[in-house]
Amino acid sequence: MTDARLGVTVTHRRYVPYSHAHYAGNLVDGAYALGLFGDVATEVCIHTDGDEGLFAGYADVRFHAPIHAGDVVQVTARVTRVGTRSRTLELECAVVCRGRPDRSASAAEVLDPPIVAVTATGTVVVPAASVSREE
Ligand SMILES: C[C@H](N)CC(=O)SCCNC(=O)CCNC(=O)[C@H](O)C(C)(C)COP(=O)(O)OP(=O)(O)OC[C@H]1O[C@@H](n2cnc3c(N)ncnc32)[C@H](O)[C@@H]1OP(=O)(O)O
Repeated sequence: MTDARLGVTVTHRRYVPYSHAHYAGNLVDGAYALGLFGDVATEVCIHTDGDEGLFAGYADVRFHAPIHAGDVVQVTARVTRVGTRSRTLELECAVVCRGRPDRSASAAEVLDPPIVAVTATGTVVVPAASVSREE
């Protein structure tokens, strides 16, 4: 029987504030996406186990494209493996909207398709007392 927690998917959207710009061209640092992965993974753990869980590690982090201040990003986590207390997640951060300062200071557009900026595989661990078992 397939574990019902497999495939659980959570998506967050977030406007990237200019206060997070860190490098030339208003780029944000790579750790910004990892912070967003922590938040979306936390909601996954709440759905699967009724606990915020703890991030144990990343097997793979890839920065495919920069994230800029003024972007709107969509962050997705999907459960791909369920261990005893660990859950493996496929994580993606994609830019769905971006500013167009070449048009005007506040101009922006929807990106179709979105730009996949960061992907990762991560493992979260839930406490033994919270582990939800399949009926
Ligand atoms: C998602 C969060 N809400 C948001 C965060 O980002 S939390 C901030 C960053 N994370 C932390 O501060 C966590 C610090 N680390 C810990 O507290 C512990 O190391 C841990 C709780 C993550 C694991 O410790 P422990 O419970 O002693 O682990 P074990 O009993 O050895 O193993 C339990 C299961 O976890 C698997 N596992 C452990 N470490 C790793 C790892 N580095 N990478 C992948 N998997 C790991 C281990 O294999 C066990 O799996 P199963 O229960 O057999 O499925």
